[in-house]
Amino acid sequence: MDFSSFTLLAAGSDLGIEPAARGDADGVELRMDLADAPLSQLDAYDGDLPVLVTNRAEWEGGEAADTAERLDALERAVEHDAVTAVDLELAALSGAGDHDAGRVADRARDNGASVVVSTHDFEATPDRDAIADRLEDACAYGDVGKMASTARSPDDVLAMLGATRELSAAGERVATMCMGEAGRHSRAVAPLYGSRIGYAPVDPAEATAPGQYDLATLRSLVERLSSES
Ligand SMILES: O=C1C[C@@](O)(C(=O)O)C[C@@H](O)[C@@H]1O
Repeated sequence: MDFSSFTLLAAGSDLGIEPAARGDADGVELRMDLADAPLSQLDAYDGDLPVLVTNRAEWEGGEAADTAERLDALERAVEHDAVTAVDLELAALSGAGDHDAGRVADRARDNGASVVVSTHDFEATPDRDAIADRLEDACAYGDVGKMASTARSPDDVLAMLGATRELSAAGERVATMCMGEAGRHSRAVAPLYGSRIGYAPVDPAEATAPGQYDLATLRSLVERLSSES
């Protein structure tokens, strides 16, 4: 996955959903922090879709303790042929975490995998300029800069879409979305403004973030809106 165009990922903790995802997804996000035996899942994986691996730290809204072992697991994961991208938190790359994730980025690149650098705000959405600055910072550390914020109003979504358009028009590869009910529609609209990655569960009961559409619905929405633009 090089994210040269919009890439829709079936997000979840079980690679067993891959056959059901093939019709609508371009890849799978394996949330290792939510999964049972994620490395064993990768060892056994014989699916068609490429995999992005994420091992989300607790301080970024995930379930993984901020330990060297969290990063060790990601280094082992990117050595699998099916793994063509890895998600690393901006904070873990810029020295804010207890452990530097730079070694994972290096191992990913050695294995030909893309690096998605992510930052989240689970409380609010900054203003447009602050979002643009965060996205620029993330883009500097990897192949795609990603931001997911929490929208409380249409103005929050407008700020995210404006920053998305600004960075994309400047040639940066970004992925953006607004979490929560007020931000939900951003998941279908942001690709029109340059967002390169979408995340959606096959089963809506298995959502990995607030406000996600299920995979088939998001694919349908994005395709319909893109065909009309
Ligand atoms: O960072 C992201 C984006 C996300 O939080 C979302 O809002 O869809 C879902 C996560 O699984 C993924 O790692």
